[in-house]
Amino acid sequence: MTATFGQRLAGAVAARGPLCVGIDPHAPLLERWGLPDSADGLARFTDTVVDALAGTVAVLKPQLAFYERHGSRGLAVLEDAVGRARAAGALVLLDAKRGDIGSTMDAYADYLRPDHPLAVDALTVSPYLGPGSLQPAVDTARQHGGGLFVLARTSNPDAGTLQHAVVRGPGASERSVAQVVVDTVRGWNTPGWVVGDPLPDLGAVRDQASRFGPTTGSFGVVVGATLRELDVDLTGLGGPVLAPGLGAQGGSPADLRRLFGRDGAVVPTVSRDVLGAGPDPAALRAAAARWAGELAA
Ligand SMILES: O=C(O)c1cc(=O)[nH]c(=O)n1[C@@H]1O[C@H](COP(=O)(O)O)[C@@H](O)[C@H]1O
Repeated sequence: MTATFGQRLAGAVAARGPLCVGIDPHAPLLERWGLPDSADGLARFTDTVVDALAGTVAVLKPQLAFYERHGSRGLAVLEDAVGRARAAGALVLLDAKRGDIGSTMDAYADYLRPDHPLAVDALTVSPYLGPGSLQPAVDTARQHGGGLFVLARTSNPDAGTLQHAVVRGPGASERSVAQVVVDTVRGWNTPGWVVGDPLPDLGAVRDQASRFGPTTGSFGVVVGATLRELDVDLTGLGGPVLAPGLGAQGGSPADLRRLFGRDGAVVPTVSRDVLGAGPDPAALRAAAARWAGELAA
């Protein structure tokens, strides 16, 4: 049995540190690199980033939107890059933010199958259709050793408008939408739990040194580094937290420490603030190393 995504992530973080670099080839960024906003420009940008960083960072996170906007030639660029990034030892998290009814979700989850042309280690998913709609992706991830990161408290300024909405549960219990997402992911990291079951008991976890519990689960949440305060309870999550919003969106390593302390498997992710250092590969590596150093400080 191949290692699970959670185990591979823990290994990569131990060897390379926790930094994830997002590959977001915005048109203005291509222009700043002296490249055309075309599939050829996209290929040169992506190849440069992968060649510079796939041998050193734990996770690369290509943003699918920037490849889809170039049609089939854009997807061909990404297919090639994903294969080379994984061969160089980086885990690839495809930022697709997919979410749909179960039968369609099953098809999106195919990105986690090894025979998919764009096979990746993990996928970002949106829980807006209800946590149960994501179950096919959970099943595929379990079957093939893949991972999921579910949007819980995103980094954009008005995210709380929906994510803070209160959901009434059995009895008089109330939880925010974001907390329902976190609790569902906690359940997925607990063997045998399915949506609809009572939540796993937290009694034992609360006594452990790490608030998040064991962190080698394959199911994670997205919580932005831009939050004013951590307004979801991550106790016993049992999996990783992807923390976007650093650099260009205003978040800093100090914000990460303020929000998450040193607990758990937090994977900070940076796109523009690293990519803006290109196209010189040495400058890209230096920008990633600077973030890695600041995160470790
Ligand atoms: O899932 C994500 O990665 C994500 C979630 C979130 O809450 N906020 C967020 O910015 N992201 C993604 O992270 C990247 C952020 O890019 P930078 O702001 O340039 O570092 C983009 O690809 C976003 O789509």
